[in-house]
Amino acid sequence: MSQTTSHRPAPAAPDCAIRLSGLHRRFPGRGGVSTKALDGVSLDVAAGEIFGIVGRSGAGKSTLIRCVNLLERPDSGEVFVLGEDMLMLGDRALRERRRGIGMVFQHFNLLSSRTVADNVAYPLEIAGIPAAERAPRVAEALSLVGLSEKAGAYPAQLSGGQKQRVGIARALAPRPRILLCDEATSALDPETTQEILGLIKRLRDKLDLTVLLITHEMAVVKEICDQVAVMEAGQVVEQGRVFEVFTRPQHPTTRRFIADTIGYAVPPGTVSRLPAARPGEERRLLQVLFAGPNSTRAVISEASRRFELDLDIISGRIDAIGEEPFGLMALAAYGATAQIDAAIAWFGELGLTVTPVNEGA
Ligand SMILES: Nc1ncnc2c1ncn2[C@@H]1O[C@H](COP(=O)(O)OP(=O)(O)OP(=O)(O)O)[C@@H](O)[C@H]1O
Repeated sequence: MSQTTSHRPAPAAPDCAIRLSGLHRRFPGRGGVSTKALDGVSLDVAAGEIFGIVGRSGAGKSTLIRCVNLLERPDSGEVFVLGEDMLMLGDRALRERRRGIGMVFQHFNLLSSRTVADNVAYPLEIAGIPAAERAPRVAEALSLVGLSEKAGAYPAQLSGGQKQRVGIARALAPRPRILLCDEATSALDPETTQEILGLIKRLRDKLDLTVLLITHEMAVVKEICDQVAVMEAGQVVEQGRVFEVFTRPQHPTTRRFIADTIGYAVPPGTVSRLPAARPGEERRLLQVLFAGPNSTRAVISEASRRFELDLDIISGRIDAIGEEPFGLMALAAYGATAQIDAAIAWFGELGLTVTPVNEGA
């Protein structure tokens, strides 16, 4: 590289559909104090992957997803989509590239005065595609979401799930390679949420889409994502393969999200029925997350022997993320405080995740 060439990072690898690096975005706030919506966010989304970004309200998720198609421009950082530096594009080229990036919204954003078919045709009209070409594209998109028979209906005549199907069909009509989903299921009931998530997954498989979705629900991530990034205060605090993040969460925020999702609560009334600790000993309630090769029973009996503890199993269940099973168990540990601490450390060495349970829970 010559001395005079300004430094630009290497473009994304061919299998990387979206590369965001070092994104910063501030918004002016009240009293001259600005908000750091994005504070140095970097992530790579591989082609064909469903990548979830999870975080509480205000974490910066919407700002981040809107940076992918530059509806929001970062103050600094790099945005590569399908190997192309989005920030280097002129207005016309950017409008063109945006057609390859479909977007699905929480509140569907349908035009109430247009029929379902005309809503789906809308982005094609904007793109200047002639009417004769639009009709088959609309039919194709509606068929993909299973709503062909509703082509002539108006949004007010549809259920929430059907409205979101129209929203998805509209996003698919320009035949994008990337789909951005902004809380796409947050306005839907649990059953319809499952239906829409299943649809998104099938569409990814069928159309070889790359999907970037944002959500405040870890259950959505557990259901369909391959990878996840956890955001807090404008930063990614943890990211990785969904199974890894669920079974070996590192950051306290991730642990809280997971606890809310897979239910760390001990069954009601259980604690009051447990025997008290003997004098000089402690009773501690623990949640243990098992994944991988270590068998639950062998680990618990071994820990009991090694650390001279009584370990009572008070609840347990098996769950799965994708095809991979994991076990979640609540234990009451009785013994000397130092021995309980040592057992927890040993569980950790075996790759199990141990979380203390609040006795009042
Ligand atoms: N246009 C804006 N003007 C001023 N502040 C903004 C703007 N957009 C976002 N913010 C602020 O930036 C921070 C991140 O907002 P953002 O909407 O990206 O978070 P989020 O994780 O998507 O939250 P939510 O789920 O509530 O939408 C928040 O503090 C928000 O108030």
